[in-house]
Amino acid sequence: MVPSIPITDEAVAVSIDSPKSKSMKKKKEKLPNDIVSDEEASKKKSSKKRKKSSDDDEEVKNETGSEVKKEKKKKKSKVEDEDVVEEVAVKKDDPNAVSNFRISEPLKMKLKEKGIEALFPIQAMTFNTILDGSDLVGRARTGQGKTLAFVLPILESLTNGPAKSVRKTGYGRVPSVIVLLPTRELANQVFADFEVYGSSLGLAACAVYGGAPYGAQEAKLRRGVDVIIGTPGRIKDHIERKNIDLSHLKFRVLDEADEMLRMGFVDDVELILGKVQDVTKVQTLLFSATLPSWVQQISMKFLKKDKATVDLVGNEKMKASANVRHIILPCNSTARAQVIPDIIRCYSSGGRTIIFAEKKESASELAGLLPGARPIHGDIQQSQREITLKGFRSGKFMTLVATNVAARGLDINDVQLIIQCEPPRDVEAYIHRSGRTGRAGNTGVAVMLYDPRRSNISKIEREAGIKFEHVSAPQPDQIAKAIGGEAAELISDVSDSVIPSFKAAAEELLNNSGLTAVELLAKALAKAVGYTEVKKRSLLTSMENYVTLLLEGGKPMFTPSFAFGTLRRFISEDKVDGVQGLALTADGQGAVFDVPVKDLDAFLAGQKNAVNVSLKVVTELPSLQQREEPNRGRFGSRFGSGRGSGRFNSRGRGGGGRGFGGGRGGNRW
Ligand SMILES: Nc1ncnc2c1ncn2[C@@H]1O[C@H](COP(=O)(O)OP(=O)(O)OP(=O)(O)O)[C@@H](O)[C@H]1O
Repeated sequence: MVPSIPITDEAVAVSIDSPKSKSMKKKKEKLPNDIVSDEEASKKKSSKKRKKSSDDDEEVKNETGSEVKKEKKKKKSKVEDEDVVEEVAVKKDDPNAVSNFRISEPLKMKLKEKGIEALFPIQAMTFNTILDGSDLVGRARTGQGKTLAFVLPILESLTNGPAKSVRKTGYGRVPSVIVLLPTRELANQVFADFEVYGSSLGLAACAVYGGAPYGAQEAKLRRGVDVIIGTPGRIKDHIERKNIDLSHLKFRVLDEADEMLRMGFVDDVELILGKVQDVTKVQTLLFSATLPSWVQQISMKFLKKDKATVDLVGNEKMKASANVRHIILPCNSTARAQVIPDIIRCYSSGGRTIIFAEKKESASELAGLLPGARPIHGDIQQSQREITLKGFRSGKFMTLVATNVAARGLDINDVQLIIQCEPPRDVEAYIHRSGRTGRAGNTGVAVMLYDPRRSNISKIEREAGIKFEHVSAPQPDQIAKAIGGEAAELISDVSDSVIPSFKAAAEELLNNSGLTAVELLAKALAKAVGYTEVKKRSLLTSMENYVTLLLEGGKPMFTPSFAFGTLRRFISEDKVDGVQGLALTADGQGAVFDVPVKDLDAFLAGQKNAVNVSLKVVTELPSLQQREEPNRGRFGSRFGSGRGSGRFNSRGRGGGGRGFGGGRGGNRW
C-alpha cells in the first residue's frame, strides 16, 4: 500500500481569487487533506495491538498440540477479516479516495492498476480547481505527486469536462495541451504519465526535446496528438517549422519553471507562451517545489488575475523534503572517491544512490572511479542518457553520478541515498537534489560533502528550513557494522558442499596463521564484501592515514593565519606544510586540522616547546566557524563554488584556485 503524506494546517495556503472561489472553497471543505486522521491511525494501531496480543496468546497454547493450532488458525483468520473490514471502511472514509473525485471509470481503473487508491494532498486540493477551469499555481515539496496533480484533471477536462467540446479530434489534430519543462529526462517521465493515463481515455501524447532526431517527432506531430510535452528550445523550433500549431490550445503547463529560467530558457518560454493569441481560452498551470520571485513574476504575467494558488509549503520553515535525513560530512575533493563507497555502504540501505557533481567532467571522473557507477550529464548523447536511466531504473546498476540534469523532477523508485559532492550553488538546487529520495511518503537520506572552510552551511539550513546532522566519514567500526550482516549472509549462503573440499586448506590456515578461528572468520567476512583493509579517516578532510588535531593557544584565534603562525612557533616548516584543511572552531578559541599519521608524534612532541599551547587528537569534530559567502548575482550566493573564496592553505593565505569545488560557472550541465 502507498504510504500517506500527512501535512500540517500551517503548511497549506489556498487562495482562489476567482469569482468561482466560493463554490470551490465549499468543495475544498469536502476534501480535507490530512490524509491519515488521528482516529484512523489509532484504529490501525489498536488493530495491530489486538493482533499481536492474540498471537502472543497463541504461542503459549501452541505447545499443547494440533487442536490449538486449528483454533489459532480460526482466530487468526477472524482477526485478519476484522482487519480487512476495517481497512475497507478506512478507504471509504478517506476523503481523498479516488472514488470521491470526478474521475471517469477508465482512469480510475488505470490508477488502481498503478496502486493509486487515494489522491495525494496537492492532487486533491487542485483537482476540482483545475477541472473547473481556473489557472493555478501549485507548490508542494519534492516527491509529493505534482505531476499527477496536473495530468489527471487535464485528462478529465479534455474528455469529460469543459475542454471536451472544443477539443480537436481526428487525424492531424492540433494539440490541446502543451507542457514545458527543463530537461529531456523529465519530459520523458511526464510523457510516460500522460501516455499511461491518457491512452485509457483515447488521448495521444508526444515528447519533444533536443538531442533526439526531428524526423520521428515531426511524423508524430503530423499524425496529430492531444498533449505535447517538451523542453522549450525544441518546442520553439517545432513551432517555427510549423509542426506545432497552438491555435486550439486549452492548457499550458509550466513544470519546474524556475529551472527553465536557470537553464537560460526564459526567452523561449516567453515566446512559446506568447504564441497563444486568445489567452482567455487557455488555462495556464504552474507547478514547482520552489517558487523563487521570478517564477511569481512569470505567473503574474501569464496566468489570469483570478488564478488559484495552492501552496503546501507556504511559510513553513521546512522547504526541503521532511521525509529525508539531511546530513553533512566534511570531506575534501581528493578523498571523495575513497569515502563515497563507504558512505553508500553505511547509508543506502542496499537501495539506489544518486551522486551529484557540480561539473560534467567530475561526474564522469567519479563514475569511473566508483565500482558499478555510471555518469549522466549534458555532454553524454541523448540516446546514451536514456539507456543509462533505463539501466538505473531497472536495477542494472545502483549508483548514478549526475549533474543537475537529473536533479529536477526525476522520479526513480527506491533511491535511498543522495550524495552531493559539494554544496550546490543555491538552495533550490539543494532542495531538488535531496528530493530525489524520500518520495511518495517513503524515507531517504541526503548526505552532502563539504569543506568547512569554504561552505556556508547555515545559509542552506536557514533557507531550506532544515537542521543538518553533522557526521564524519564512516570509520572502520561503523563500516563493519553496516556491512557485517551482508558479509555474514554471503558466507552463510555458501553451500555446505564446499566444506569437505576446503577443510584441509582451512585447517592449515588456522594452524599456521597464529590467529583464532574467529579472527580468521572476521577476515573472511571482510573479504567477502570487498575489504582487504579498513583504514581510519581524519574527521576534517576524510583522508585516509590522516588524523585530526585541535590546537588551542590560551587566547582567541581570529584567523587561520594566526593558527598557522602559532604552529610555526614549535613545528618545523616542512611539517606545517603537510597540514590539511585547517578551520577555526566556532567558539573562536582554537583551530582543527588534519596531519599525516606519520607526523603525529612530531606534532604532539613539539607542543612541549611552546608555552600555553595545547594540541590533541580529537575523536569528534567540534563546531566550526562558517565562512560568509558574498552575494553573487541574481540568485544570491553560490555555496562553495566560487572563485577566490578564502581557501586557506598551509601558508595561511586565501588561495582560491582549483580543488574542492573547482572554479566558477561555465557550462555546468
Ligand atoms: N496519489 C498517489 N498515490 C500513490 N503514489 C503516487 C500518487 N501520486 C503520485 N504518486 C507517486 O509519487 C511519486 C512522486 O510523484 P511526482 O514525481 O509527481 O512528484 P513531484 O511532486 O513532482 O516531485 P518533484 O518536485 O521532485 O518533481 C511518483 O512515483 C508517483 O507515481
